[in-house]
Amino acid sequence: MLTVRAPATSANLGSGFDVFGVALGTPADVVRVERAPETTIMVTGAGSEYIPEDPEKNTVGAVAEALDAPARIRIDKGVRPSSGLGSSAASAAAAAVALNALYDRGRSRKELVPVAAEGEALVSGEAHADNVAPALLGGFTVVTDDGVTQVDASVPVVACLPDLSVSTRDARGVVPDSAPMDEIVTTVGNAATLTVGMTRDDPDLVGQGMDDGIVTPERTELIEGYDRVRQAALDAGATGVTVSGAGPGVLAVCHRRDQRPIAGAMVDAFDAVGIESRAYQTTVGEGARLYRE
Ligand SMILES: Nc1ncnc2c1ncn2[C@@H]1O[C@H](COP(=O)(O)OP(=O)(O)O)[C@@H](O)[C@H]1O
Ligand SMILES: N[C@@H](CCOP(=O)(O)O)C(=O)O
Repeated sequence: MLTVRAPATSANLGSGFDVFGVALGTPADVVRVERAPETTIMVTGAGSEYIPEDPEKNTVGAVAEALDAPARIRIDKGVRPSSGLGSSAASAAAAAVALNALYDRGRSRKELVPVAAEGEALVSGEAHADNVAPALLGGFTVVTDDGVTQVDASVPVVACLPDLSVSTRDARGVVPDSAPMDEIVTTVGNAATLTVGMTRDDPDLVGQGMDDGIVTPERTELIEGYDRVRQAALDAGATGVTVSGAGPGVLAVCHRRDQRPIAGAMVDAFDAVGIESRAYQTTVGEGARLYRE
């Protein structure tokens, strides 16, 4: 049996829609695989009641199919689905690493990115790879049509997950078809600033580069209390705040010393609008890890 832990991820980071992603230290999914004549899936853990065990409908089933690697697969969910924290991607990335090893397929982590993205196509309609790339490679990743660029990073963050559900498929439906040139120029500048910040592990530069006036404003409408939570995090010292992935998770970047007050402020702000939430105080961290038993 092989076991893989794959982390939650936060995609977009505001200015890098469908391009940027980071691996988070916590939470994570754990996937166990054993060879079998045909694929079966069992799901336990956070939000497992909302996750299909049918291989045709689960992201790990798509990965097993893509690698021609039938297996008995057990998923222990640490990352709740429809969270904006790359829940579907965490399972897919873990399964890709586990099944690649189980069947000696010899694919590199980068070669597994399009394989794991097959799972994302299954649930959101598009094989966007901005969650599976950091889940596989760790750190900060830049996904383009030409491939993936990765840098290790360890920027402190708070990821606050409200007790709301926003499906990535629905949140992709509000993305505008086009944008004014001045907004595009501003966003490119911010994305460049953020990238430099990641290479320097500089929370001030990363936070400064997170603003996006094109996609994020449309999505914040889907997250009750977002403006209040964002302001509370900024007041508590966050250097930047944005929607995590497609939401409803909210990501704050910060200095380590400010993590605890920011986490408290975000939870209190959701609470003020009657929504329970949980805040993960973590850092940008490593990608999927394989354990042989
Ligand atoms: N292994 C899996 N883990 C999580 N969600 C899955 C999995 N397989 C299929 N799904 C489905 O994918 C959807 C969640 O994915 P998505 O909307 O992208 O949320 P997230 O932002 O958390 O990844 C849910 O409808 C869920 O049932
Ligand atoms: N780029 C995608 C990322 C979706 O991330 P998720 O964690 O919400 O699945 C998008 O913004 O649609």
